[in-house]
Amino acid sequence: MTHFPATRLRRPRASDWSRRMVRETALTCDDLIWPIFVKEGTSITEPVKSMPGVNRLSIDKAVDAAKEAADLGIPCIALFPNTPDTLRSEHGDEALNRDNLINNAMRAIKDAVPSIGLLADVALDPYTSHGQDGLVQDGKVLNDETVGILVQQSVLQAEAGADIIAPSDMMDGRIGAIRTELDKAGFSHVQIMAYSAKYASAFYGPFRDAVGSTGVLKGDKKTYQMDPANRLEAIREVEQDIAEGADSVMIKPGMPYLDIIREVKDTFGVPTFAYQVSGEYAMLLAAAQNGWLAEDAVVLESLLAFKRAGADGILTYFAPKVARLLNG
Ligand SMILES: NCC(=O)CCC(=O)O
Ligand SMILES: [Mg+2]
Repeated sequence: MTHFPATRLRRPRASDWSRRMVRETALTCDDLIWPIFVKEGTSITEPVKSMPGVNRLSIDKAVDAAKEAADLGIPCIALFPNTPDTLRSEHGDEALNRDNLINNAMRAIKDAVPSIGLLADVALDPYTSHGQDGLVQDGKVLNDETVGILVQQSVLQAEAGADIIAPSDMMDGRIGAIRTELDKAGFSHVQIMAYSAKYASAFYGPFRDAVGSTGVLKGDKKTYQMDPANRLEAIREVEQDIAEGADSVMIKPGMPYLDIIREVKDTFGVPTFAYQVSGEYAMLLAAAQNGWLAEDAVVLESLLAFKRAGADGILTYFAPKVARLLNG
C-alpha cells in the first residue's frame, strides 16, 4: 500500500464523472419492496397519522397502487391488513378466512397487475384481540400450536396468489413446516422470505397505528422476537431458516441493525433483505418536515446504506417516492 503523497484518496473524488466511476454500490428500483396497508371499503385513501404520506387503501385503491408500482419499476409489493376490532379474536380466526381482506386484495391485484410480485405476511397479530403474533395460553405465546395455524394461513395466501410467503411471527420451526405444507398443497414454486432476525424493537410504533394494533397489544413480544443486544443469535436464526428452506432472509428493523445485515450476507451469501420499518420512516420524515433534514437526500442515503451493508433489497414505505427520484 502506498501512502501520501503518492496516494491522494481525494483525487478520484474531484469530479462527478470520476465519483460515478469508482462508486461501489448502487440503489435501483429493483431493490425496492413497497409495503401497503389495506382496509375494508371502496375508494378509501385514509392517512396514517404517524406516517405522513402513507395511507390505508381499500382494495380498489390498492390495485391502483400496484399499477403505480409496476409503472415505476418496483418489482414487488407487500400487503398488510388493517383489521377492525370486530374481526379480531382470541385465536385470530380471521387469518384462516379464505376471503379475508388480504386474500381478496391479492386476488384483485393478481388479476389486474399480474406482472407484480406479491409478498404476503404470515403471523396472527393483525387478527388477534390481544395483538400477539400467536396463540396465547396462560399469558404465554405457544410455539408449536401457532405454527400449526401459520401453515394453514400460508397455504390460503398461496391459493390467493402470493408469490412470496413472509412469516414475520418468529416462532421456531415455522419455515420448515410452511415449506412442507406449501409443497404438499402444490405450491412448491412459491418462495419463502423469512423474517429471520426480527428484533423486539421500539421502532414498530407507527406500524401498529397503521394496522390498528395500537391499544390492542397487551404486553410485549420479547419471548419470541429477538433481543436488540444480540448479534450471534441472529446468525443462528438465519442459519436455521435457511436450513428449513427459506429462499431469502430478512433483518428487521433496518438502520439500527446494519451490522447484522453485513454479517448475515458475509456468512451465508443468500438473498438478504432489510425492512426499513415504520419508526425509521417516521423519524426521517418528521425531521424533514421540520426542515431539519433534506428529505430526498436523506432518504436516498438511508437506502443506499442498506445496499452498502450487503442487502439485496429493502422493504420501505419510501418505495414509490424513491422510484420516482431514481427514474428522474
Ligand atoms: N410484520 C411487519 C411489521 O411488523 C412492520 C413493522 C414496521 O414497519 O414498523
Ligand atoms: Mg427463528
